[in-house]
Amino acid sequence: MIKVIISGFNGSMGQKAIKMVADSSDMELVAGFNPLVTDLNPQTYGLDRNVKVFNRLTDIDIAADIWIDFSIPSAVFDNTKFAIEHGIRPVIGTSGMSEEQTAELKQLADAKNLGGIIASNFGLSAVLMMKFAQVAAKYFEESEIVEKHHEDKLDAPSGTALNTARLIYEARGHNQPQHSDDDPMGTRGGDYHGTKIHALRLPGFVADEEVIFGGVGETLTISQSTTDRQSFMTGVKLAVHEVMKQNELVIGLEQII
Ligand SMILES: NC(=O)C1=CN([C@@H]2O[C@H](COP(=O)(O)OP(=O)(O)OC[C@H]3O[C@@H](n4cnc5c(N)ncnc54)[C@H](OP(=O)(O)O)[C@@H]3O)[C@@H](O)[C@H]2O)C=CC1
Ligand SMILES: O=C(O)C1=N[C@H](C(=O)O)C[C@H](O)C1
Repeated sequence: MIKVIISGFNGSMGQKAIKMVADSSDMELVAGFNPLVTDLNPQTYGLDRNVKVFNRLTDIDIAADIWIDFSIPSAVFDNTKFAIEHGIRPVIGTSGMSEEQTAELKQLADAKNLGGIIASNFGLSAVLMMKFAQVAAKYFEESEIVEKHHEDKLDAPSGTALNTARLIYEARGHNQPQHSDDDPMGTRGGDYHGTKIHALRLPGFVADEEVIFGGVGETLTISQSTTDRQSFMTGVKLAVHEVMKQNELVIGLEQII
């Protein structure tokens, strides 16, 4: 059995991950982690009585194979570092880490030959959108990203938008050319090596993204829409199985599917 700890276990994604583990014949939930809970009785959260609930990283003293993290941007680096240092393979969905933080975690995991993944998006439509954008970036010199999320999202831009911009930049190998930027109201959006990113936060959205490429006399739009968080679980399940076989930390589900 693959023993799993879920960080952020009582959040929206944490709850989906608990069900995914329960529905998997080869996985077992051994613990939930959230420093904001005060009640450590698993049954309060509808969990089996054998599942441990922790609210301090330093109290986690049980054997586990996988650390699934759907917590908050300000905590995910420390959580992941803890998991790696304790030989628990990280499957990280939480957004908001910097490239420097991701690189540091990769170095730590790789030095221990520990499998793991940090994936900005576990949804098939988003992963394919990123792959297609990588291809299009070689043919179109200019692109912009529009991401649309629910109003409770803590970070901007989304991890998916940032990863898309990074893949586009890597595919081109150089910064995107810039146009005149007289924009006192900041309406041109954020900037990643010249790719502009526009972030919408509105009720009604779960998670959508459009990548729009512009060329002479034509545009190409690659668009994906998430209507239910359940869509992320196929990718999370696949990632859990995959990292059990890997001996390094992978950045992006698009690297392994
Ligand atoms: N990679 C992917 O495919 C996806 C990634 N995400 C990302 O996952 C993250 C969580 O999203 P979502 O579930 O919607 O958010 P929620 O706010 O619903 O859940 C986050 C949970 O984390 C808990 N929490 C707070 N601090 C910590 C901490 N230090 N360690 C562990 N848990 C903590 C919160 O506690 P409390 O409830 O008490 O506040 C909450 O229960 C976000 O960063 C989001 O962007 C989301 C969807 C897909
Ligand atoms: O906060 C969310 O909801 C999501 N976060 C991830 C991100 O930042 O890209 C993945 C998806 O967009 C949903």
